[in-house]
Amino acid sequence: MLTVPVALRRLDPDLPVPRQARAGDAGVDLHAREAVTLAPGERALVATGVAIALPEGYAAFVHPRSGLAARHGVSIVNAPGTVDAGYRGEILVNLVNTDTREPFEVRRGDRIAQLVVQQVATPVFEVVDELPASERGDGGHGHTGTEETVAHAT
Ligand SMILES: O=c1ccn([C@H]2C[C@H](O)[C@@H](COP(=O)(O)OP(=O)(O)OP(=O)(O)O)O2)c(=O)[nH]1
Repeated sequence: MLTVPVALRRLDPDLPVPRQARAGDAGVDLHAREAVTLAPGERALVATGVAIALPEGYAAFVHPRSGLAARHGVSIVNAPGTVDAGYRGEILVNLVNTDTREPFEVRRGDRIAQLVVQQVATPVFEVVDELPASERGDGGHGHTGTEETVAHAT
């Protein structure tokens, strides 16, 4: 198991320290510090009660929970949110209710997002006139199409 020590301040000692729901999960669950009701289509910045200090060379990413997305259409506006190593403020989650009919109730303590800690590289750009050739080249945005998958499946 790959681990990294991360200093964490509990801004609300009644909320649990974020942890994995199951051993081996990539993310640790972030809890809502306050209750909020999201009307259909509404968004809100929800506080999590934790602030962290990541080691240099790391970042943390605030990802949606797929269960909330599948069951309620609740996601994160800026998914994944980026928590920089130098950030010392409270981690906030920009939750959005994409459902067009049902409001979504967040209760204090609910698990609203997951935080994934990753090593990140700092790019050192070397400006060139031509990029090296590759098999894909400049094809993107659905360039390969979808029909091939169906043809192979039959
Ligand atoms: O989902 C998120 C995303 C960001 N942050 C915090 C940590 C991050 O380090 C800081 C700034 O985020 P970002 O760089 O994405 O925001 P920006 O709009 O570029 O603002 P800034 O000019 O402050 O960098 O806000 C969160 O708490 N939650």
